[in-house]
Amino acid sequence: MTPTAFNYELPFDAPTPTSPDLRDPPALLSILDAWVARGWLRRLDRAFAGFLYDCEPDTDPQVAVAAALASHQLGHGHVCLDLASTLQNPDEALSLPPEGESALAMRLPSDVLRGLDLPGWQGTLAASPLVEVVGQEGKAGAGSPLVLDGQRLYLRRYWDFERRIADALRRRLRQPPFEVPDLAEALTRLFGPPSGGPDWQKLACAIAARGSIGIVTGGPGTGKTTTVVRLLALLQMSAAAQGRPLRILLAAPTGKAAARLSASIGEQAGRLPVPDSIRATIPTDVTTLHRLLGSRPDTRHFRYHAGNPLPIDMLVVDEASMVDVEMMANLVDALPDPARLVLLGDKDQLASVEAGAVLGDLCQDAEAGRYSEATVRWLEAIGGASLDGAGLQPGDPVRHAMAQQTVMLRHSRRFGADSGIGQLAGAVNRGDAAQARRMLEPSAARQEPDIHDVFAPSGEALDRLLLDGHAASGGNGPQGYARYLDVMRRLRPPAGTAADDPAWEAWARTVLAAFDEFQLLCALRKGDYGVEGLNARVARALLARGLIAQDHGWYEGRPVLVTRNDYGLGLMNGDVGIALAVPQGEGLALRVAFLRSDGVAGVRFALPSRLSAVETVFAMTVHKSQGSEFAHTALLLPDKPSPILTRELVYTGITRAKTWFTLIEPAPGVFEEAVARRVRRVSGLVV
Ligand SMILES: Nc1ncnc2c1ncn2[C@@H]1O[C@H](COP(=O)(O)OP(=O)(O)OP(=O)(O)O)[C@@H](O)[C@H]1O
Repeated sequence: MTPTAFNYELPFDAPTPTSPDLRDPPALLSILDAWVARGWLRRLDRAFAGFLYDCEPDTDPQVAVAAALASHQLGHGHVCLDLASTLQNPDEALSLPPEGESALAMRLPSDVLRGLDLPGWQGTLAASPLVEVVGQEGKAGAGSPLVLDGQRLYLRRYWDFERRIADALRRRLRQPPFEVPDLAEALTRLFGPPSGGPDWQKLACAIAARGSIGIVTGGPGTGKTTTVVRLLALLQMSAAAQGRPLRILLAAPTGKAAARLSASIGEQAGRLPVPDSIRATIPTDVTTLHRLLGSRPDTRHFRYHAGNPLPIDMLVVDEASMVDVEMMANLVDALPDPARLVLLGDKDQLASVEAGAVLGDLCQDAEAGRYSEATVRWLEAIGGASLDGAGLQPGDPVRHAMAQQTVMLRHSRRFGADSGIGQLAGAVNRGDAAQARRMLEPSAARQEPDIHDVFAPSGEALDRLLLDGHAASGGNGPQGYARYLDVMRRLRPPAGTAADDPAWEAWARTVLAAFDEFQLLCALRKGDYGVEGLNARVARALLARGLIAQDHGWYEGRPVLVTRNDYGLGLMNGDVGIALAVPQGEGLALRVAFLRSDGVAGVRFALPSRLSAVETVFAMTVHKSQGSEFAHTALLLPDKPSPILTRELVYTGITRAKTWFTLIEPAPGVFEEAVARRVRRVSGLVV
């Protein structure tokens, strides 16, 4: 971030909140204003501190600073402010640029908080009528805007979200297990007889069948969907025997993820060794979480909630790592207590765009297992295989309550042992940058490499890569963006094809599918290596090659990403569409084709002028790509390290690739730094 022009600077010896002259609210607020002007703090955070002064003019500046920083943490995905780590590294609580500005004559949090210790800060917060202290009976402050829980300071709403999730999940964990008659036999029918070591898919299915909460986590292609399809079959067989099939709903956070799960479940259900009557009761329609809960325009409230729960017996949520703390709280509220909840997702992926890392928090023991003796005995009996030698750590049914209902799938079926993508993703996930680097080097052993590393490409070479991929001309290797435009041109229905001819929809589908053959991912939004610069670059290169008619505004072939839910048009944040010329009246007109994401197969055509929140999507941030997969995925790193660039981001980028992955490295060392940096989102969610 470059410093913005700024004409208000405090003298370096400006007062600190502990000094008496900062007891005057304007003095502290002007420091916050200075941080806002630098882009270190959001306006919203400053406004929150101002609001507290409006409520309580005598507010201690230590409380006001803490409130502004707690609000600011939400923008970084943290659910709360950890006071102790803020005191250790006060300046990290702001969005400071990576280097440089701290030497300027500016008051930083480190100056403002100087001399303060944790008990002192907690004490001041606890004394404020604006702060409720968890566990302190009789203190005024119920309903107050801030909540102090030990050393974590929350904005009330977020404390409330965490508490609602924890309470609901604890309630679920306390419920007596469901009785599934002949469970072991049914599992054997669906997964085959025991064959030596533990079959984690079978065990995941068993655990999810017995409890009213089950979590199945695993990397890409480890069989999460396969497991859940068999779970649905198992439960429906048992329900059919009792004469009433279960009402099951499937949901995912984005339309794209919903469409992918729907296709995968449909395909897998077709292969299940069950009678057709059971197959017919397995749902394949997958809705988005917003639709499931019944979002209403312009409000955060949903149609379904604790007072009007969803009329279902079971809910399966895929890509649960993308679900933020607010959505998860709404989800668990809307689920009736007797219904089962199954969460599927990859705990190692980037967390949700909004605050929270709910799946990561719930899966903190998944790697180690942490099964109690009773759980181990049950799993061994039901799975017919010993868990000795599985490398698990012992657990306690109370301290590791959620672990008893969690299974981590450990073997990727999509990426075999010799898959470069699988091994690269594994090395990155372990933080082993040296091994990851070895994987990126060309190897004679890999005849048809599935990973490529492009180092410091010239402008021309980069353009060629983005347009043509690594495919030999006309070949079927890893593609670039020229491919879908070629499909668009070649397969266009002939002139004169009637507007209502299904050929137009079929063509739009094919072009949309061809677009998924390649996606350029990046970490940043701004600059040459961010979404904005790269979008402009690709459009320029396509225009120069004559593949599009213009590189700005609306043109045929422009791919767009929806950035806000539009219920009127039935489009969800994350949906991708392509502008295509289709018949309108006597001629052709541009309409943007989207695959429907509401469980109905088909294409929806939207008028470009109706799309108020879309952006070109030749380049996409890794964050936005969660829940999607592309045959060839290229991840372009920036030329300098950035705090945004983390191990989770690189892992998520790599695992978007279905068949080929290309890493584009403009500068040395950035990849290694990214792999070394972990995201740790601050939260207090413990179940
Ligand atoms: N037990 C199994 N035996 C044989 N093939 C399997 C088994 N489990 C999964 N597969 C195959 O492995 C592939 C990946 O499985 P699946 O789609 O269930 O994984 P996933 O974890 O849901 O993947 P994603 O990361 O895409 O969500 C599929 O082709 C599936 O058919």
